[in-house]
Amino acid sequence: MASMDTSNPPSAAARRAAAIARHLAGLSPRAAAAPVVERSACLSYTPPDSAEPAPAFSTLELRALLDGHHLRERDWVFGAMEESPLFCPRRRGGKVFVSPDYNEGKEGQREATMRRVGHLARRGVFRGWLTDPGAEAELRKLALLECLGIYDHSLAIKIGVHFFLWGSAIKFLGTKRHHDKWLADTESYAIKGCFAMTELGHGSNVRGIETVATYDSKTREFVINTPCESAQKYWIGGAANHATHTIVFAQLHINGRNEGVHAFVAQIRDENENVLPNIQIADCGHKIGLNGVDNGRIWFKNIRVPLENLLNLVADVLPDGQYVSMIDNPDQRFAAFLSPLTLGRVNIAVNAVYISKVGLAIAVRYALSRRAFSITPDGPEMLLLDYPSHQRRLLPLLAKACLMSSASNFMKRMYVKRTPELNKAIHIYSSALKATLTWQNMTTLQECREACGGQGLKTENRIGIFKAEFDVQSTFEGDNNVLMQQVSKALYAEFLAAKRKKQPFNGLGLEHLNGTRPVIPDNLTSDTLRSSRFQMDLLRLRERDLLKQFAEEVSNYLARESREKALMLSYQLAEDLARAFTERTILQIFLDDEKNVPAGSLKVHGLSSYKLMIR
Ligand SMILES: Cc1cc2nc3c(=O)[nH]c(=O)nc-3n(C[C@H](O)[C@H](O)[C@H](O)COP(=O)(O)OP(=O)(O)OC[C@H]3O[C@@H](n4cnc5c(N)ncnc54)[C@H](O)[C@@H]3O)c2cc1C
Repeated sequence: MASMDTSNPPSAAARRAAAIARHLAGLSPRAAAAPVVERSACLSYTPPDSAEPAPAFSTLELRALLDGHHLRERDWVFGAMEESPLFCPRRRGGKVFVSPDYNEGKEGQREATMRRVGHLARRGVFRGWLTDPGAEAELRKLALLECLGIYDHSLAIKIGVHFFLWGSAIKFLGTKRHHDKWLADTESYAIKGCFAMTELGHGSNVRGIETVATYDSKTREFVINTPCESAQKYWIGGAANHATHTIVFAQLHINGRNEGVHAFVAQIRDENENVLPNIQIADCGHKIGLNGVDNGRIWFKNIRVPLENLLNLVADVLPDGQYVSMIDNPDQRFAAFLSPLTLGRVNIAVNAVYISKVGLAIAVRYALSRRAFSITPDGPEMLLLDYPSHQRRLLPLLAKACLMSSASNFMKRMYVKRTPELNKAIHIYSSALKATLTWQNMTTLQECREACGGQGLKTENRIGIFKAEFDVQSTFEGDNNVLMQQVSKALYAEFLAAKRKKQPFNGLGLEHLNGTRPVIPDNLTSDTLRSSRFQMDLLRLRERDLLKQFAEEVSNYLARESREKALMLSYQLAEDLARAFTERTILQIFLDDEKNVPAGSLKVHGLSSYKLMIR
């Protein structure tokens, strides 16, 4: 330590002047003695890709398995984003990182989203999305939207509302006249569509909506009206700023009779984006996330739309006011009107898994470079991922994300090959997987956020902002809890049908219920616990027991209550059963997928380790 000369101490002013001089020269008080802060291992950074040994399997093969399809198209759309300043690319270490600026205000984010949509449209990303026929075209569209969703949730939702809600309603609820008039213009963004189903007073309970469309046979028009405040359309994506057209869900009244919920097309803005007369629009305001989407509220003051604007595949009104439908049962007719939501659910489920993967990639990479504490005197501090506790926090989530990838690919393949016979299964699987995969995404993101410590809170590091951006996935296009109730109700119906017809279970993977109860061995060795057979048996056993208990409980209540009330009172078993069904389904799909992977390193070192990490 240098000794101090105290015989003639400098004045305070002299000390301050010396400090300022040192500061201006860029030197700290100790700088003369120790000129540089030493580089510390805990602050050094080497990208894990170069510091860690290469994996024992091909990551390209793993990517092909997890992405499942259209790898080249995915890379192409990533390229289309990286090349444009609209996507805020930053180049570092030979890589391009793209991410929106979430620090922008609500209006700035909305306009940025719309400009990005414009860029993608000009690049031809949406070509054929509604007009190309066949499963291949649908899978391509889904692949591209998945990539856009990895970039930004608002971008994917803005596009999803336009194509998957407005576009699917025109395509699947409309007939040739609607297709001819609107599909091509939707694909080119000549018009911008939105989807007005939810109202302030009714969200999950769509059947209770209060907007009315009254048929006027004299003018062959429908008069659409918002009769009360609770009937205002609420949360409508695209309505606040940009949409020119909307699908309006309303109760159809003909000659004083209510025929139930139907879908109509209405224009809400002109080509200069001015709101049309007798339509009132307000903004839903700032949200906790998804601020790049302009959600709005809409009131209709007796606007008139022509008879042709009824989407008439399911039911039609003849000019004289006669109501005709190919579906007699009102419940089934109502269910048919909700069909555009299915594609949205499939996409939400897939998107949730991708976001879990992004969160996990960030958290695992951080854990491979961040060091904290040393367990030996003077030894280097440990990498976070070398802590068994940290592995335990992240790796089972990684395994689950990979299993859920298989499930989401299965769902997509089933959806694009849909037939009328598959509709029930598609509804059940898409409801179950949408709920489970989006809940799992939130659990994963929270763990990833904490695993990154304070850095997880920085918007720039993405995970924290993802929590706010993707939280809404559990609510829109079917609230998760309500969807899971529908799953257990459907399983109950399968149970009753099998019993009544004295026929074995067939479909939904329930065939295991036809066999004997799986036996759990008394002596549980480590090998047994890790075997696929044992894990599958456990999940099947749980599902079997819960279905039986649920059916018994409902039947007990039915002795004195209505069917609706009996199901409502059995909510706890209903929730447990729906979860048990979904988790068994997810494992079963993964094991089936695994069988199809050719023998090799991916099977041995990649997939088998996922099964070991499940908990
Ligand atoms: C950002 C955002 C964007 C949206 N975009 C659109 C859009 O473009 N178009 C559109 O039409 N809608 C849109 N929505 C609306 C969305 O679909 C609804 O919010 C959703 O259907 C839930 O309705 P709700 O908000 O009224 O909740 P509610 O139905 O009131 O549910 C509230 C809670 O009650 C529970 N609950 C409800 N019913 C039951 C029951 N029977 N048993 C037990 N519990 C129950 C639910 O689980 C939930 O937790 C959007 C919503 C948001 C937040």
